Amino acid sequence: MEEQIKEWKATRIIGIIGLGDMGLLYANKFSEAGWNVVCCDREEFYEELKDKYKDAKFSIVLNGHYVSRVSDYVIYSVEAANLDKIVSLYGPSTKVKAIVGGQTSCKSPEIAAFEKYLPPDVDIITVHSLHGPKVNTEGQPLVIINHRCSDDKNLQFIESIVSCLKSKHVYLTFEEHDRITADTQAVTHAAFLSMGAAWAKVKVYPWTHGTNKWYGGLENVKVNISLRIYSNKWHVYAGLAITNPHAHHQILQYATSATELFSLFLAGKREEVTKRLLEAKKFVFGNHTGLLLLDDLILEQYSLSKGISNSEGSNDNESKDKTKTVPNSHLSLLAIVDSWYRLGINPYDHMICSTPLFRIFLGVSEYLFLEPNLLEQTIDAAMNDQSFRTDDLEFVIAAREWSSIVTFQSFDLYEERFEQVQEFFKPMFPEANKLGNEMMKTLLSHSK
Ligand SMILES: NC(=O)C1=CN([C@@H]2O[C@H](COP(=O)(O)OP(=O)(O)OC[C@H]3O[C@@H](n4cnc5c(N)ncnc54)[C@H](OP(=O)(O)O)[C@@H]3O)[C@@H](O)[C@H]2O)C=CC1
Ligand SMILES: O=C(O)C(=O)Cc1ccc(O)cc1
Repeated sequence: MEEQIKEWKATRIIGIIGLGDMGLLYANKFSEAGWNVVCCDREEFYEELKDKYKDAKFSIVLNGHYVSRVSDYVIYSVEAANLDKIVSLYGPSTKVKAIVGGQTSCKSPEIAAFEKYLPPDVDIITVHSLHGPKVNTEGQPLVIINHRCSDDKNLQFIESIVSCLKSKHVYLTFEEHDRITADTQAVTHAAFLSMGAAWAKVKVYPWTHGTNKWYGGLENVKVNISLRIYSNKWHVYAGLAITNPHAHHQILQYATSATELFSLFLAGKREEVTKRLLEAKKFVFGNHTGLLLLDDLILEQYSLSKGISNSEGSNDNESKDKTKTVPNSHLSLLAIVDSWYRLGINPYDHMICSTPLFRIFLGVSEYLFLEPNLLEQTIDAAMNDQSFRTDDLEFVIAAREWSSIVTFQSFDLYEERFEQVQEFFKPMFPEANKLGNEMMKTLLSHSK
């Protein structure tokens, strides 16, 4: 096999259409590993990119036709909403008997576009790295979908290309992939997007809200992951949710669970809330044994409030001791476990195919439900404490709003809403990203 790979590296070309965050990650990794890589982005950026990457190990060509005609494996790494149009443009130029794949996060529309526009002699083996461009690829899941393959050697060829990522290969059909990513990614993003939208609506940077509210490890995860998502490109989250039909139902259930739980809080129906949450706990965590995925204590240090000088959010030990933390109703976390139960999803079944954010979201939910006394304290707070009522109301509205936007498949509205929130948090992104990256590193090393 080693000789074979050596020969492929000497004779074959890998093409990447779309040199954005993920395309660039692959171009760097593959070319560093000794593959011959050609890339393009939009034609109008050709001169600029040629100059920018003049010292890189990969080369830049004018457009997708020039990539397609020379490449033995072409990867489309473009926005989901534009994929069909881009494959219709360049697909027919694919080299005879080449292999084509893509990086889009939902595979049904990608496969449909490939089947529609690629010549029949072209094989389809597509991929999906289940992490963002700044995460170390090593050990992360990489889905490989062998959809149309005329020769077993072609799959070996793709495996040998992606082996330099050192990711864990997960073999699925495109239907299995879309079902699982709806269960994992789409609902996770809906939760963190809703938190950010709710804070932006009440114009609150939560970490500046005093030492006793939004304080502690779970709160730090909510804030840091939400800001991490809003500092990214809207189309990644829009594409993933809107183009995946399974995702619509899951996101709607999440909004419904948040609404129903909040109504029960308002009505003071303690027994009903407790019964409902214990049923969900039994379904999701009933078979849980061993250590928790995360520990609240390791997360306490990752608070943005440390970075705010001269504000009521000062976080020194003395003021922490004096102030008693207000227990949060944790509606966003109660709602996820409730919706997993109602959708019949066992989140642990999907670990093999999970993203870092999903594992973190599961980790904090698990902590809330399994750490002794925490669930009881949370139910107490939800019933009796008014401190989080307005936040919870805004959270419910935001969750329903995201669900409607996704159901109506409105990319424009998605972009507008996302960017409004993004604007609000923008001044905090440099610091939040730095802290978020450190937190992610700790979380990922602890969740292995
Ligand atoms: N970011 C992430 O965390 C992950 C993203 N993905 C998926 O991977 C894909 C790429 O994402 P990402 O790299 O983050 O997004 P980017 O926006 O960074 O990259 C997409 C690139 O494709 C370019 N493009 C658009 N039209 C064309 C065209 N006709 N020819 C060549 N290039 C074109 C875009 O240019 P322009 O910006 O001018 O439109 C952009 O540079 C998406 O489908 C995304 O859902 C998958 C895993 C993780
Ligand atoms: O970890 C997450 O959920 C992310 O937000 C990064 C991400 C975004 C899109 C993908 O298709 C895969 C991973």
